[in-house]
Amino acid sequence: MDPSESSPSDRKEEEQPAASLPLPAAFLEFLGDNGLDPMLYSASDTIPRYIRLKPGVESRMVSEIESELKCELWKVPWLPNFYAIPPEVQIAGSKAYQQGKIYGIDAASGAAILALDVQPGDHVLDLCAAPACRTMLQKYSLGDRSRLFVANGTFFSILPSNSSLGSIEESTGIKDNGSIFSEWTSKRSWKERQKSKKAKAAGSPHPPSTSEPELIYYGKDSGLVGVRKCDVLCPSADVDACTSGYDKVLVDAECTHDGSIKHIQKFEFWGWETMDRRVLDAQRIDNLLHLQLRLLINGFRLLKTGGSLVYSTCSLTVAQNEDVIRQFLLKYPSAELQSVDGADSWPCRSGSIQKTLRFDPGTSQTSGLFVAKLIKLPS
Ligand SMILES: C[S@@+](CC[C@H](N)C(=O)[O-])C[C@H]1O[C@@H](n2cnc3c(N)ncnc32)[C@H](O)[C@@H]1O
Repeated sequence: MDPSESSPSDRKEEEQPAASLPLPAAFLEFLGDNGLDPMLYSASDTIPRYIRLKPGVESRMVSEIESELKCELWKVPWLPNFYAIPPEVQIAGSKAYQQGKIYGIDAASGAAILALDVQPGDHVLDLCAAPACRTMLQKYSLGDRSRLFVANGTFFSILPSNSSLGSIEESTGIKDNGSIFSEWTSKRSWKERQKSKKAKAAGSPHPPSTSEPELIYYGKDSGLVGVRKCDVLCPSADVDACTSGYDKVLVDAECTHDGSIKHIQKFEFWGWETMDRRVLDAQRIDNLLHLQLRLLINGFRLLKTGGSLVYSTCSLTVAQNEDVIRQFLLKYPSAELQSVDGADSWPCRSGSIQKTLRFDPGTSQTSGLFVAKLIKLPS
């Protein structure tokens, strides 16, 4: 986002002081419509910042990182590798961050990943991976088995690499020109660079609106090296997805981000008037509700029977969370809500549907997050 779009001096008179953030009238109205208390934002200056130590960076590094950041690292007892630091501490300039030993991620987001309970050997689909591939690679320390696609999650239909790959040409129309995946390199071919240049020039949004996913990263054990491209980039039929889908699916859906205190704080800098356009526009919210349901439906379609799916958003509203889950459960009787193992010791509360979880600044000292875990029963 472009911070030059506005400055704090552009702020409108309609702003009213609400707690420690001067929330604008339109946002207060949005909170009121959704039954949310503006006081939630009063903790904005006291919620810690959270960092995660890259797995493998032993905890003996903690004191080294402490002296570099000039603050104490408080271990988050319920979340492996997570530490809390004072909110004013900046990490981006530190060596530890630049060397990929630490990265910033809210503890509530970490909880969504923990709820997914990924086990060694699982095939995992992250349906709404953020666009910045480089950040993702750092954040999740994607391993040798991973494949990362840029794709529209409502259309995405590629099954894990152990799925039986049928004959493609006649079912998909993708021409088998015999090309195979060689070892992945971060260097992009001239053809690919031209393609993304064109997309950028055309103002193409992320993710692409077509059903064609773009494979942007794959590890050496991802099952792709040496495999024919047309075999991999084969859209699946529903029937395949039921038997050979992913073991775990994360649908960390696009939302209004109203529960992300850090995100809302940024509007002080970007200018509150941009919030109307970026967050509060009624048509945008309406579209979001549809998008969330469609992402959930597609994620569930690609989940194998017996597998589990986590739906999460950082919105505090019922409309983007419990209501989406309710609508979904009515349509899909083979979906059942599951309790999240270990969540009894997490600093969160129950959502208004049993077995769902809610993090919020007051309860959890984190940003807001809704988590629902679903299992796919045999139909
Ligand atoms: C809450 S964020 C997920 C962040 C990600 N899990 C992470 O940890 O970085 C939601 C993401 O959904 C992406 N998104 C928006 N529309 C989408 C769509 N139709 N299909 C897939 N992703 C989409 C947005 O680009 C945004 O990065």
